[in-house]
Parts: sequence; C-alpha cells; structure tokens
Amino acid sequence: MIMDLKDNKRIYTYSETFKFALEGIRVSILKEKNIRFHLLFSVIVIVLAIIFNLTQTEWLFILIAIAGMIVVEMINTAIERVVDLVTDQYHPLAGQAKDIAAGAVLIYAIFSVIIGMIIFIPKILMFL
Ligand SMILES: Nc1ncnc2c1ncn2[C@@H]1O[C@H](COP(=O)(O)OP(=O)(O)OP(=O)(O)O)[C@@H](O)[C@H]1O
Repeated sequence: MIMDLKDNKRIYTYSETFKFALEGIRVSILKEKNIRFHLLFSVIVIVLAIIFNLTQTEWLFILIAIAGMIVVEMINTAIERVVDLVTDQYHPLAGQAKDIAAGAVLIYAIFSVIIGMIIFIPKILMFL
C-alpha cells in the first residue's frame, strides 16, 4: 500500500485489492446462510448437469444462472450492511432499499429456476 499525498487517499496494489475481494467472499460465506444455501444448491445443480451430460450451450445458461444468483445475493447482503451502517432507526427509505435489493434476488431466483426447468425437465422425462 502507498499513500497518494495529493488527496491523502490510500492507493492499493492489485494484489491487495484482490485480497479484499477474497475477504468479501469469505465473510459472505461465513456470515450469510443464504449464500451457503446458494453454494450448496449450485453444487447439486452442477452434479446434475454432469450426470445429464449437458450441451455446451446448456452449461453456459446454467453457469450464468449460478454465478448471477450468488453475485446478486452478495450485492443484496452488501446493501443490507450499508443500510444497517447508515441507520439503526426505522426509515421508509432504508426499508425500500432492503426490499428492492431483496426483490432483485427474487427476480433472479425465479428466472434461474425457469432456466433450470427448461434444461432439466425434458432430460428427466426422457430418463423416466
Ligand atoms: N432500518 C429499517 N427501516 C425500515 N425498514 C427496515 C429497516 N431494516 C429492515 N427493514 C425492513 O425489514 C426487512 C428485513 O430486513 P433485514 O435487515 O432483517 O433483512 P433480511 O431480509 O432479514 O435479510 P437477511 O435474512 O439476509 O439478513 C427489510 O426488507 C425491510 O422491509
């Protein structure tokens, strides 16, 4: 880390920035049960994808659904943390910020489930 004397702001190296990002991933896994649930569910979906021998395109959709779900959940968690940091009082805007972030998670989850159904239901039916 070096100091930018002009505006007295810290400047971090790329490796330090990378470590912060890894710490964010570590903290969110340790502290957020929703993220642990998404990770567990992701492993189950990946195992199913291997078993059903998905095509390249199907894999791409599944990976986008999995990564997007975890990323949206992490952003939701970050928004919750910032709201709680800014106020511990009831405030309609604080509530709206959390509700909107939760709504984003819900929308992504619904579309991820639809993607999963489109890909896996025909394969499960053929298997039966
Ligand atoms: N400061 C606040 N002012 C107004 N409403 C709030 C405030 N904090 C939380 N809420 C309301 O309570 C709901 C739940 O908030 P909370 O912080 O418990 O998040 P959560 O959805 O339970 O998240 P998680 O379970 O992931 O921690 C919010 O979606 C919002 O409607």
